[in-house]
This record gives sequence, C-alpha cells and structure tokens, in this order.
Amino acid sequence: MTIDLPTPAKPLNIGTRGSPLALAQAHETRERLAKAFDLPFEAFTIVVIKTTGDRIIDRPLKEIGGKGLFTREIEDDMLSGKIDIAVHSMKDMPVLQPGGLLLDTYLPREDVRDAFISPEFTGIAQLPEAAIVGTSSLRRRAQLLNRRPDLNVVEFRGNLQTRLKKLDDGVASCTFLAMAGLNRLRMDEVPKTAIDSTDMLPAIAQGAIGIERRANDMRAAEMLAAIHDTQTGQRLAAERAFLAELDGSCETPIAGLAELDGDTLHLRGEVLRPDGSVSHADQISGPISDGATMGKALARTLLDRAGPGFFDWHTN
Ligand SMILES: NCc1[nH]cc(CCC(=O)O)c1CC(=O)O
Repeated sequence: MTIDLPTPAKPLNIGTRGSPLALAQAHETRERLAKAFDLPFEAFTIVVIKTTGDRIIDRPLKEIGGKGLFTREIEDDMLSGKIDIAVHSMKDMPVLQPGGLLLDTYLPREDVRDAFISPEFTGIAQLPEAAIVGTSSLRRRAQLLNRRPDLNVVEFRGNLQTRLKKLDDGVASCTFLAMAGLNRLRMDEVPKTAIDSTDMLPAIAQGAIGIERRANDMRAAEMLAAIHDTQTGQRLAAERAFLAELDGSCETPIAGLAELDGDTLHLRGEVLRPDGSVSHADQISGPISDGATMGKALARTLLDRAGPGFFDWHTN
C-alpha cells in the first residue's frame, strides 16, 4: 500500500445523484470499499449532487438534449475537488469523459435484462391490440413498435417510484424498467417479468455501475482497483466501442450486449429507426481481448447495412 487510506477526518467523498437508485449504488460502492480496506463507513462521505437532468422533470429528455445531462455538475465537482469519486449507471454515461477524469472501474454487473411491468399482463405478447405502453426510452419504444406496430407508446418520465405510480393510476397498461434497478432497490413486490435479451436487447452497459475519478488521484486509483470487476470491464469495453463507433446520441435507438463464454466474447447489437419501422441486428464473436475491435467491427457492419442517413432523422 503506497497511499494514505481515508479516515473519518479525511474521508473519501463519493458523489452521486439523489435518486433512490443512485443512492443505492453509492452505498453499494461505499460498502465494497469499506470491506476491501477494512475501513469504517465514516471514512466515506456520500455527497448528493443535483444535475440539470434532475432539475427538469416536465419535458422529455430528448427535448432538453445534450450529453452529460445527468453528469456535468458531478464531473465539475470532481474536477474542483469537492468530491473524489462519482458513482454512475454506466448506461447513462457518454463514451468519452471530460479531460482529467477517468471512468474505468466497474462493479459486478447486475441482471442486464429489461423488465416488463404490469399489474395485469405478463408480457408483450399478452398485450391487447393497440394497448398503451409507457416508456421514456427511445430504444424500448423503437423495439416495441418494431415487433408490435399496433401499440401506442406514451412518454413516461421520472424515477422508478413515479413510473409505478402512473401505472397504478391507469395511465398505461405496462411499462419497462431495467431488472438491475428493481433488484438494487429490492423492489420485490413490483409485478414484473424479465424479458429475454433475444426478445428485447438491452441498452449498452445496462446493469453496470461505473466509478469515475480524477486521473491524477492516486488514492482513488488504488482504492478503486481493489473493487473493479474484470469481466464487467471486458464486456463494457466491447459494448462501449460499439456505441462509440455508431456515434450514438441519446436520440438514437441503439441496443447491445456482450457475454463471455470461457475465452470467447459474444457481442450482439441492434440499431433502429425511432418509429420502429426498421431494425438492423447482428452479432460477432472472438477472443475477449479483441472486444473493442469487435465492437467497432459490429458497428461498421450495421452502419453499412443501414446505409447513409439512417441516423440523420433527427436533424431533418
Ligand atoms: N436511464 C435511466 C436508468 N439508468 C440506469 C437504470 C437502471 C439500472 C441500470 O441499468 O444499471 C435506469 C432506469 C431504467 O432503465 O429502468
């Protein structure tokens, strides 16, 4: 050990958004760090930071636009030293971080699948003709409309609790959430059915928690190395290379999932038109160490198949 470990007098400050899921993820990070270094919880402070995305709750995310909607304030506070590390849902993270910051530590991944949530139905196939489904996710909307063009998709924003309330109020017949969020919040009572990834390919990095730090912070680097999950890192390297090559904005419906089998990595990917009218999907397999190259190659395959202009719809 070459570093001075944090103490209650000089704690490691952990930045996070204030949603119940974000807080659960920050607490999981603190628990893993405390355990790995045999430190009291008081050696860590959890600092809640409100982001632009948290402040604006009355408009669809795609109207507010811009990357880093949920991260800018947190990253600013890290660069200024107010916090030392930040805990994120990797699904919400852009592929590039601001200069001076690194995002290369991942906790063991949770269930990657989407959950079908409904008090009445058990799956997409059971939904009656023209049923109303609530989601704010462009990917889920496009995937649903691709398989079931008859469905009516309505905007469903807000955190888990807000969405479940809307369902109880009868605003829609069902909604969709990541299994990971439900599991991390131990929401066992929620009426849910896990959707197989072959029926609905999840978002890039779904179910993965990432921890960001200053590139020159040796204490944070050494501590985070102790809780990093290598396999999650290998899977995300492939998925995020796929995303980076597609240059996906948050307006583009993209899905992708890497899975490991011995020394082999299997990567599946899908790109869709937002209205679900077109879907291009394919897969690639190879040695785990080639993950990033395979991600890029799979993206090229799908881009070629989609043809020029496939991603330009939102600038029209
Ligand atoms: N975009 C919001 C978001 N970011 C991460 C999760 C869930 C947890 C995860 O995938 O790690 C969610 C909510 C959801 O999709 O249900």
